[in-house]
Amino acid sequence: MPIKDSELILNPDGSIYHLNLKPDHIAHTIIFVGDPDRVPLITKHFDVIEFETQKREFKTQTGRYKGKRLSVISTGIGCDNIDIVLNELDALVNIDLKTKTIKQDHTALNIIRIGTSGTLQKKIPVDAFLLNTHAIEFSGLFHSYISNKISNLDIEKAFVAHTKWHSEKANPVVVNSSKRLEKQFESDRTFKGMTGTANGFYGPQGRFLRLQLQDDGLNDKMASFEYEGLQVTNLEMETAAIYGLSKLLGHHAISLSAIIANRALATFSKDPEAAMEKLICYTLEKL
Ligand SMILES: O=P(O)(O)O[C@H]1O[C@H](CO)[C@@H](O)[C@H]1O
Ligand SMILES: O=c1cc[nH]c(=O)[nH]1
Repeated sequence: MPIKDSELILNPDGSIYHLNLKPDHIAHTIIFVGDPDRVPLITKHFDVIEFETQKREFKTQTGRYKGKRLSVISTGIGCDNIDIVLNELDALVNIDLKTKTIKQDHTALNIIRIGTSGTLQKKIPVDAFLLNTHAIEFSGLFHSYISNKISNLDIEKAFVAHTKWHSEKANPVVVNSSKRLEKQFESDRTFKGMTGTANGFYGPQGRFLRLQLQDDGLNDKMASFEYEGLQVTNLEMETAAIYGLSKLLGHHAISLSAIIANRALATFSKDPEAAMEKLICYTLEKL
């Protein structure tokens, strides 16, 4: 049975709805960034750019770096965008867009996020590199899918108990990175730990400007949480959705962050652009 036109939406030129891409426009190793302006900061290191397009916040450039075909895609901010990006990228490789039927042979993508993040741990300095082995999702995205196979119930239960998680918030879901990509991208330059993937930058990350927070001790409780040596190291807004949807769809994902804020020390990087450029060079070297 073909997938219905209202579910798998194509543009008049046959490209997929939001990303504006056709299957041959993308490489099978894809770098995700949040900011569309970060895409050329990565592809300026490429030997050649063979394709580019942009629709809304989703900018894609595909080319070659040291002979290897790579795509770089901006996802914008947040897990709702990751739901779009991962479902549409998966459709490009695992659904025949002409017949709208699922292909017999599955293609697994390698997805590497290069992002910015704030750490909760005093010991992690600004401008450090952080690799997330785990991510805890707070937005409730996974509750829309059958996702119990990818969650880590014991860590989730311990986290809910430790933080006294408010019962009206979505139950947090803990998901893992790709072990293979973790090995490829880790080094003595990378801190490691679990990111909290927040569904906002201000209140959901414990930032207080004018609005009262539901739990102004939450960041401290997250920072002091520990499960068999695993700590919540940082907060950002996409990684858990990338890890969880990649696992559900059969892709491999890793997330690397340049730490631009230390929330425990209330400090911010003096030169976030330089920190990002260093992380981009580090990631490309490891590819
Ligand atoms: O630097 P990027 O990739 O955008 O990532 C981080 O920065 C944004 C918030 O400023 C969020 O998207 C967060 O995850
Ligand atoms: O504190 C921070 C820094 C970057 N991105 C976030 O989401 N939070």
